[in-house]
Amino acid sequence: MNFKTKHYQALMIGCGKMGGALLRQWIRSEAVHYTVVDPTLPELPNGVVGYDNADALKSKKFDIIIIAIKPQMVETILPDYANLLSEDGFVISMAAGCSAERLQTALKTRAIIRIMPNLPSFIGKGVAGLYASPECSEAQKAVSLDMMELAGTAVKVDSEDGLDRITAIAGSGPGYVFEFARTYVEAAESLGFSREQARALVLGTIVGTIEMAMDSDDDLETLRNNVTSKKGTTEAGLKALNADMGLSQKLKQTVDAAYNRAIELR
Ligand SMILES: NC(=O)C1=CN([C@@H]2O[C@H](COP(=O)(O)OP(=O)(O)OC[C@H]3O[C@@H](n4cnc5c(N)ncnc54)[C@H](O)[C@@H]3O)[C@@H](O)[C@H]2O)C=CC1
Ligand SMILES: O=C(O)[C@@H]1CCC=N1
Repeated sequence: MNFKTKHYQALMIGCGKMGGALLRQWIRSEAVHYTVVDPTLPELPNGVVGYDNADALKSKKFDIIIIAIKPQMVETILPDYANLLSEDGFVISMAAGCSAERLQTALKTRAIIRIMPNLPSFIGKGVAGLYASPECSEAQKAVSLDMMELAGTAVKVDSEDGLDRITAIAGSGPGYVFEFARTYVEAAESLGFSREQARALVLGTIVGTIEMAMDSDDDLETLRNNVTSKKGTTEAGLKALNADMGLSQKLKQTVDAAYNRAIELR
């Protein structure tokens, strides 16, 4: 009972940046039909019906309820939706940190899939984690994995803690990378390039470098060494970048802080 054998009715609660990015890819499969509730009535892909509240849905039942609101809103918003889940239905939540137990209490159901997507899902290049509570059926796990693979790649984890660790690396990761790119562009501007030139130079360099690494069997240290001539410019730049272990310490602090925040949100 996966994409190939059943049609599903799904209700997405909240459809902002992350929910919207996933929906854009998920609608590429006709196996799931999507309805959205979001008070801001965001623009939705063709074929998706949107409501600004759940009043019109009171007599409906859904096979999947997708949680795309903030983790802090779970207890106030979700209890109103508990009756909309069909008897053999399940929940997919992207709310960072928010434990399956909190969702089980709010929606009065045991079958919870927690996902941790990231924003490049918008272009089908997401990296996601997926955790299923023990009460989920094989079919529910298979459908959720199919959905995540429509938006990129997915890694299954067997604990919620594992998902919180993926949050610190991949869920929040695009934020770190955008910030790295932003400050790199600032540095390029300080060497005299216009904002537009600096952006093209930096993003082009990042994309080319990452695509080369993805295509290569060499480890990252070897690839880095291929750029770095003895007593050359890259060596001088890297010495400054790594001075006092600054970069590795900062990155360790970054992922630890994000992981600790996920723990606080449980
Ligand atoms: N933005 C990201 O990169 C990622 C976000 N997430 C998770 O996705 C969830 C959503 O985050 P974003 O999309 O970034 O936030 P967002 O603020 O863009 O989206 C939240 C949406 O919930 C809607 N909403 C508010 N009250 C509502 C209600 N009563 N009923 C229905 N909808 C309501 C808002 O109008 C908004 O469109 C969060 O739980 C976050 O942890 C997970 C991974 C990555
Ligand atoms: O910042 C957040 O809490 C969410 C989860 C991962 C990315 N954005």
